[in-house]
Amino acid sequence: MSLSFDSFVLAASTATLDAEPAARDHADAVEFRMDLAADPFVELDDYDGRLPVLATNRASWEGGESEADEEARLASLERAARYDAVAAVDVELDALETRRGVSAAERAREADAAVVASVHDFERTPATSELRGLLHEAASVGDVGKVAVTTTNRSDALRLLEATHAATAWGDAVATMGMGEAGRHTRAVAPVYGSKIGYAPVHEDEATAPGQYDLATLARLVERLGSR
Ligand SMILES: O=C1C[C@@](O)(C(=O)O)C[C@@H](O)[C@@H]1O
Repeated sequence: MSLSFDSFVLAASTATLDAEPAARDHADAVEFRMDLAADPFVELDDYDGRLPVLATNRASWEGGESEADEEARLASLERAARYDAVAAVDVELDALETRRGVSAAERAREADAAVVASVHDFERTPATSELRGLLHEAASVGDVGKVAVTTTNRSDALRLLEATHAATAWGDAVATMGMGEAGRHTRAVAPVYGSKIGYAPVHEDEATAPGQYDLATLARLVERLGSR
């Protein structure tokens, strides 16, 4: 299966691929959080869903739950990329600055999976210049550069939207989202400014990041705002 980031992709974030049937009506893809799954490869072996899979195996040093060493963690991502259903993998920008990370991305691409290069800041929204730099760096090494930051006030949210707009105008494919209550609306609004991916759990109590809307709500908001 394949996934194009030419237009907005709504990904249902989930710890289990069993969520796919419930996500089908609203999502374009399933973000499978392998780091949250008990046995991700058993799930991938059994997967017969319709939605393409974006595989994420988030490292603990980037806010995820994978405690595996980098070799094993990235090898798992490469293995996931070889499944036909896996259309994209998420690789942290910090990992892409290592030789092992670069080769994981190369192998994923050889297996026809796109690469989402990601950055997370669980404390703050960086200054505009830093945000723009991160977006450009991530978009340069990934098919999409994703930056998720913690927004604690409206100015943070505005800075994030402004940086999204500037990166998109510059020609970079980026995805952004403000984590937390103050930036919650950016999940619906950032696509208006060019953000290429949105993440939402099928049920709000299964959120994979602070401030996510449930899938049906985000789908409705994004559609109403004309991004989908
Ligand atoms: O990187 C992201 C974005 C995210 O953190 C969010 O804020 O929606 C949710 C994660 O599951 C995903 O891997």
